[in-house]
Amino acid sequence: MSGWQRTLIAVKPDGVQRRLVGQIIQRFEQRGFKLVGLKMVQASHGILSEHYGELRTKPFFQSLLTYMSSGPVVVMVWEGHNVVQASRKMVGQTNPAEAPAGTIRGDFSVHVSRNVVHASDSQEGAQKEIQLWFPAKDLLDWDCCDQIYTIEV
Ligand SMILES: Nc1ncnc2c1ncn2[C@@H]1O[C@H](COP(=O)(O)OP(=O)(O)OP(=O)(O)O)[C@@H](O)[C@H]1O
Ligand SMILES: Nc1nc2c(ncn2[C@H]2C[C@H](O)[C@@H](COP(=O)(O)OP(=O)(O)O)O2)c(=O)[nH]1
Ligand SMILES: [Mg+2]
Repeated sequence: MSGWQRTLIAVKPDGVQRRLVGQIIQRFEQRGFKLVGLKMVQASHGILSEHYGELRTKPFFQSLLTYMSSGPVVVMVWEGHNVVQASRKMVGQTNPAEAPAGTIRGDFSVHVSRNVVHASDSQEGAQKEIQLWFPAKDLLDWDCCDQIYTIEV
């Protein structure tokens, strides 16, 4: 199916502490995407260094790892048509000050260092991140009964 994709979404420790997990999942469900993997983890600096490898020279890298390992994160894989680009739009800009109202960051956060949620930024990135966080056996390939009403098959 053309445009069929998977992406990694994570509710960061601030989102979990602020009990936003349900509202964030609801947004992806109501948009028409399918949840194929879900877990709550206390992330180690090891996995986070790999996840944020491209940012390792940034001045905020250590504080990013400290924040991301400060409490549980809820990591998910969502599947559907164009889900990588669509979820970036739903999440909004990295800096919540620039994220429009209606986006997750624009509705729930004010500061770049506590921006509530992660979303893969490309299909290649999504593939790497999904492999990093989930063994293949933990992703379920299931038929969603309303699929013919969300895309043309
Ligand atoms: N200037 C900053 N100060 C503090 N934290 C930052 C800053 N820039 C980025 N971060 C943190 O690092 C994360 C990764 O930055 P990146 O540029 O990948 O943003 P993003 O792709 O929007 O976020 P994510 O990768 O978490 O989805 C940001 O989500 C944010 O938590
Ligand atoms: N403290 C701090 N954190 C930052 C800054 N820029 C980015 N970050 C954090 C928040 C981002 O969500 C996270 C990942 O950066 P990213 O992958 O470039 O952005 P994004 O993919 O999260 O939108 O790093 C920053 O300038 N300061
Ligand atoms: Mg990023």
